[in-house]
Amino acid sequence: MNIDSDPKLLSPELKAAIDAGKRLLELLTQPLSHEEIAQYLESKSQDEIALWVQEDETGWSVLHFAVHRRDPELTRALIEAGAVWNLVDACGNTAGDVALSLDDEECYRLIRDAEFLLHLLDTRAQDEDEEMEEPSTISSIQDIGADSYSDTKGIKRRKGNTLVLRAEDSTPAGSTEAFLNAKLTFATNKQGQDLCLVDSGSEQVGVMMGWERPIMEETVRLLHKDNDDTDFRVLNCGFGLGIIDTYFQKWPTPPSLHVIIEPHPDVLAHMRARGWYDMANVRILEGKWQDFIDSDEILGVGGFDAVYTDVFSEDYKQLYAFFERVPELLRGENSKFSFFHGLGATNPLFYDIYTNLCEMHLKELGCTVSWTDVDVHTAQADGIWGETRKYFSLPYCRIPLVKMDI
Ligand SMILES: C[S@@+](CC[C@H](N)C(=O)[O-])C[C@H]1O[C@@H](n2cnc3c(N)ncnc32)[C@H](O)[C@@H]1O
Repeated sequence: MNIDSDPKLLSPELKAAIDAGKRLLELLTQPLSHEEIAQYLESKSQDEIALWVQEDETGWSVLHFAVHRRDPELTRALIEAGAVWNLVDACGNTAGDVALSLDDEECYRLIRDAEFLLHLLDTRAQDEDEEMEEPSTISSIQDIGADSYSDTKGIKRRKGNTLVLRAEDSTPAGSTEAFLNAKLTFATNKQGQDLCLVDSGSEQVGVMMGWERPIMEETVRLLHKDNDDTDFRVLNCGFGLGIIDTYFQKWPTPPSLHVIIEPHPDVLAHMRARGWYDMANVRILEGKWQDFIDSDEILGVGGFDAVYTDVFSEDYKQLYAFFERVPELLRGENSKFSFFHGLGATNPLFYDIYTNLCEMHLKELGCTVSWTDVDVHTAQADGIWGETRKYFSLPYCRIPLVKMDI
């Protein structure tokens, strides 16, 4: 992170704190004992040491080094002092990833649990205004709140000294407005796989890819579980390539009502061309889910047996807003909700934290969540998706199955 080039950040106090952070990095590269390192850390107050500095070449932060030293005590001390957990090194790995690669469960859990709780509290305290971001590019550094608290492991965290690194994304991949104004291309590649791509500056980004087919197929199977399928009502938000909608339609007993909410004009044109507007019991609502979720078209149905959402360019805040509506959308005790879990899917630690966050929030809303892993490694390994698979680099995808606790 090149903070030296940002004059706003370079007050004398901050410069001194950065120097102290760099000194700690240096000490961590030397064969010093835990006590010697801890002594230096303890000699500084939280305002006097910047624990988010990174080594120029490797990109390692103090937390990376502590984990690499296999020193859970130091890892804990750094977390308590406000070290930033989601800094990625030059190879794209967080300190949590280093712990995973060393099979160091203790350090991994320390980082994961502490940060999970921090984000849970932040989400509640600030109406989800500040949230976890994958720091591919760091555009702003903010203080978040002032309270201190102890987490489940008894780690004391001072929120006032914790930095949230937030990536702004105004491209079609991160902004609904930009996405809805961008042109989409539907294509079939050489391997016969369907693609839906969006123009984003000089490149094309995958909106929906054929490799997600096994995820959609398994999701439909799970959503049908324990349901007698007679009079099966489905709500799906986001048509994309229509993969999941096709699986719903191909089920031995097709839905008695199949509502699809879709806002993008190019997708709607594609749906029209493929005959979706003429299918029996299919109702297409042209707009965003936010436009219809309170409408009679949705609430007047009297509840759905299956609700699914997989919309492009929305973040966790918007997904959480959808979670809040789930209880009123489901019809009864066998009704189920699911969503495409691609949150933090470029990194196992991010993915794990988002999984926990979703589960905790859904529990608060009176729901039980179970997870089913689908192997997407093969689809990745043969390389047929090339660069379009960038947004999901994990070898597995977790499918959530959500039921109301009735
Ligand atoms: C990843 S695709 C969905 C793929 C689909 N699950 C399938 O099986 O093919 C995302 C879709 O969500 C739509 N979308 C984006 N924002 C939306 C919103 N706010 N409400 C509903 N749909 C939205 C996009 O236009 C796109 O068609």
